Amino acid sequence: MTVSAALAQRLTELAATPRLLVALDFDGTLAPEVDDPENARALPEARAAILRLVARPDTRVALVSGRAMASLQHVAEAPDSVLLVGSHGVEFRLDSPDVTLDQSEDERKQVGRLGDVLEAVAARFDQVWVEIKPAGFALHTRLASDEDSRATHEAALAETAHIDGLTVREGKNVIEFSLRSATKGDALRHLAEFTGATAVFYAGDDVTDEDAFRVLGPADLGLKCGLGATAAGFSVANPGEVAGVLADLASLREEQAILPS
Ligand SMILES: O=P(O)(O)OC[C@H]1O[C@H](O[C@H]2O[C@H](CO)[C@@H](O)[C@H](O)[C@H]2O)[C@H](O)[C@@H](O)[C@@H]1O
Repeated sequence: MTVSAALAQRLTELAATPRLLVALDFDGTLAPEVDDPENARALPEARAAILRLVARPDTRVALVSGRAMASLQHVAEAPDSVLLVGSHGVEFRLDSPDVTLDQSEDERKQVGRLGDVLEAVAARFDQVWVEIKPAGFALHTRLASDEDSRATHEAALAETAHIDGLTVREGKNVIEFSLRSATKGDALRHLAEFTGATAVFYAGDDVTDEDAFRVLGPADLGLKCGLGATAAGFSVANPGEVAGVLADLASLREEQAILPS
């Protein structure tokens, strides 16, 4: 794939960093959008590039998703060496099969009550359904009419307005309600510290990915997938182009092994 000269230059610099972290959003970035979230899969080209990157020394790959960890593990089909972050930074799988999520009995009860409210909202509209996450819920409206989608958002916001400490995130054909306020930016900071990364590549397509772009430093590279204002330094049009950039980055990282030191 041909990328701009500026992006090619930054990829070359990034590939030369001692310890590289490649952190990637899943839906809409690696995987094209589909109607049933459980059917989403990364493009084969993106998957191939990820496998080449994880095979390099001092190179870590992480998936940073809004999905619940169980769902991310199912659709990502990633090797164990890939670090996983689910629920927008609430759940982590870091070099251990254990998924970290400290949850009190009180929070579990609150989550249950929130679910009851959102299930009641969803039941009022056609083609609106609730996805369950450990600390919250996503109300999906992808197949609903524009009118029902708007009404769903309004009703869900009104019915949950009395609940303290709720974080609301709007995404693509989805509105999410969580009892945790962690962001992908928090998650990316944690991943950078965990891996000891000297530079970070982050790619994402949605509003929640902007939190991650905003914590990147001068040595890092942010890649927005799709149109729209962004804090990322570079943009490409679609997941196919993201896969192309990842393949370029993998090639440049592989070349590092044969360069004289
Ligand atoms: O942070 P991400 O990995 O991008 O996850 C964001 C949400 O992705 C999923 O929903 C979105 O993708 C679905 C599959 O393409 C699509 O049907 C839906 O309309 C999109 O909103 C997932 O279901 C959510 O839980 C994630 O938060």
